[in-house]
Amino acid sequence: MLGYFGPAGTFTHQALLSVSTDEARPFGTVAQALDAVRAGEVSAALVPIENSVEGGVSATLDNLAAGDRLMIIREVLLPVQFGLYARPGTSLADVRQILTHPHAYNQTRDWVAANCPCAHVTEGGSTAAAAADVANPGSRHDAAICAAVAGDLYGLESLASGIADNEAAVTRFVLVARQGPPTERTGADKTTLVAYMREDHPGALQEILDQFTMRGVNLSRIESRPTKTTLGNYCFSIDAEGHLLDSRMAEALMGLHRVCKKVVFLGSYARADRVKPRVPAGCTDADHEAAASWLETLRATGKDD
Ligand SMILES: O=C(O)C(=O)C[C@]1(C(=O)O)C=C[C@@H](O)C=C1
Repeated sequence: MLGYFGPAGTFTHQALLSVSTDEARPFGTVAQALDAVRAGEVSAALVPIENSVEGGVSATLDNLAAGDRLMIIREVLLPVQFGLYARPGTSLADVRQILTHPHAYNQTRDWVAANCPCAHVTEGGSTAAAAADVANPGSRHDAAICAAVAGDLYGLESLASGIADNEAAVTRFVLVARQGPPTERTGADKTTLVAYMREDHPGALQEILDQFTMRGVNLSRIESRPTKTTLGNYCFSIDAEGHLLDSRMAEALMGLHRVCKKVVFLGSYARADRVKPRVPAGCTDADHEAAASWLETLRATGKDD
């Protein structure tokens, strides 16, 4: 059975339903969903990892980097639309206390400031947990910022729809399983990893970036995250275009292994948008094979042609 960051009605749940209609188990936090995978309670879990407006989802990035090793096997993209939902009978003017997920609030701040200037916003849980809380007549919250699906599911009424400050927002979710051989290479893949510097020194990040640049590997996300050891100590969470089975990616990873203290491999998996990377001349698998056979001949015969 699959798990997901729940409860029912989260964006994560909708993303899961877009790829699987099998029965799935909700977990109240990202950490609980990922721990259930580690414990073997579910075969894999879907969690949010990145939003086009808010950037990386720290709860997911940090758990994957530091917790017992797991592997991303698939990604799912979902456009996210928010509405303001309240118990039936509530009007917009009544709304004083709003509950939602921090990422959801960060994507609707301008609308809230313009339309509910007197409301206090509490951040926590998930958008669907906020809707479930508001549905309870004893709740101290008047309204939730959530998806229409969650508003309907928990019997709330829409006070406003389409309230996102950026209408084109998309969230990226990843399906995470226990460690195993990498998923099949499709030619339009992504690899996620975390690189820990050997020690802090000028150009340390440049050395990490060079491993990708030299091999013609494009990055689609890089962010520094605290290692949570001492102040000022960071690691780099990276999404790179390509698969572990691509020669250029394999060489970049070997290069990272040489210059880094630790490289955490979090999976190579098919891109949800199926966009193939543009591989520069000299960086294809065929180029690598030709170079390897040239070297073999050179070593065996001393001939360089
Ligand atoms: O709370 C939810 O519904 C989630 O699935 C989490 C989450 C997130 O972590 O970014 C997903 C999409 C939205 O951007 C807001 C919240």
